[in-house]
Amino acid sequence: MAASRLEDAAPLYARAADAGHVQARVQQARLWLFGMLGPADPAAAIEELRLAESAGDAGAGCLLASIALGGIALTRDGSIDARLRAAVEARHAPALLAAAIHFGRKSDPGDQALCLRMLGDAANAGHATAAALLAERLANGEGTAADPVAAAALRGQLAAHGIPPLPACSALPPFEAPAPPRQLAFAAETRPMPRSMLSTRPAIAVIEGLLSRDECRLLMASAQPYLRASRTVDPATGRPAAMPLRTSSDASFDPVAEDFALRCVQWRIARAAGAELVDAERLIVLRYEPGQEYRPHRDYLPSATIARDRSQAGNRARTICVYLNDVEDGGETVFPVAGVEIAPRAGTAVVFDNLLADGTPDPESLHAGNPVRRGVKWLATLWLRQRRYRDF
Ligand SMILES: O=C(O)CCC(=O)C(=O)O
Ligand SMILES: [Fe+2]
Repeated sequence: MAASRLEDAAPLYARAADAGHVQARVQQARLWLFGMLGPADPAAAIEELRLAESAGDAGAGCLLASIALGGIALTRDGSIDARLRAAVEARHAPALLAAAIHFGRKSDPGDQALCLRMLGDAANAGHATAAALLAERLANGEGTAADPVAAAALRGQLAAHGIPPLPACSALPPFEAPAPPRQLAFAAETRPMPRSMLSTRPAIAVIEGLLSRDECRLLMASAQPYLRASRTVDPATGRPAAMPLRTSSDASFDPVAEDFALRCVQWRIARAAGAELVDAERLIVLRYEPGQEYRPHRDYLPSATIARDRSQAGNRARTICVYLNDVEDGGETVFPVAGVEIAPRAGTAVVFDNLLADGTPDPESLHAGNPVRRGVKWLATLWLRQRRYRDF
């Protein structure tokens, strides 16, 4: 696997799995699930994962829960909560993180206490992202009394591992799911969120408090190590290249590396845009430093690009951008034709249509990210295709 010789790895995993090696079973399932050996085969992967799960593998249970969030290969139902609960009981760090973020979105003091305890347990198990989220909560006194000494100690440990502190993020209190206190209820979060329409052509809406601070931080911390200079589709060649059009850095999330928490945030973002996770391209996290911008552009793709990348999914029907941090000055999202301007605010989302009702590109969807004047701007963008783009 490390040498990317997947064809050689696959039969060895298969033999190890047959001999009862649970981790090998999970690896084999991942090869099928993510289509690393040919077309993705979620059904075969699910069969292997179920065997690994009944052998007590918490990671397999979390992966099954991740698949169920998509609602395609497995039904999106209470099994998601049951699997996460089991993985939390097994002290599986990615499950602790996902559950912590889930409880952290609820204002009940019991939920907040659970959030902090689970972040602490995951951090103690060596989960750096959990430690980074916990440090921010302790520094700011979120859900607990501020503890600057403990926060500094955690930040010091993270810095020693090359993990920089996270930018300030004072998101609004998040829109809460109607779940009872201290109970996991992932799939219950499908209520439509209140939105303000700013324009009808193109349709532009703002959703305040979509993501919690923990969720914003999860996205920034997960993207940070993978940021690189942004590339944009060059209209001359139809291929991505570094262009003055877009001077930010960005990272896209490879589904292979996504844990339940990351997939759950993406699902919530897709749902807020009135779409499903399977319609979404990879989530992109962008970071703009002072002077960096995304000049006026449209998000829909030229037909040559669609033809190369899952043509059956069609074009980018809709875009949802979520601001992840507090920008000191600048970085507004602007729609010059519609005359709309939105100032970044952590946790808030902007949703807009790129196509007309008949599916043809709408040139009036022209938009830009203004240059950042002071501070840094972090943004998560999900491009939603007209039809299903992902396998599960
Ligand atoms: O930075 C912004 O506000 C706009 C980002 C954008 O247009 C995009 O990600 O497609
Ligand atoms: Fe855009």
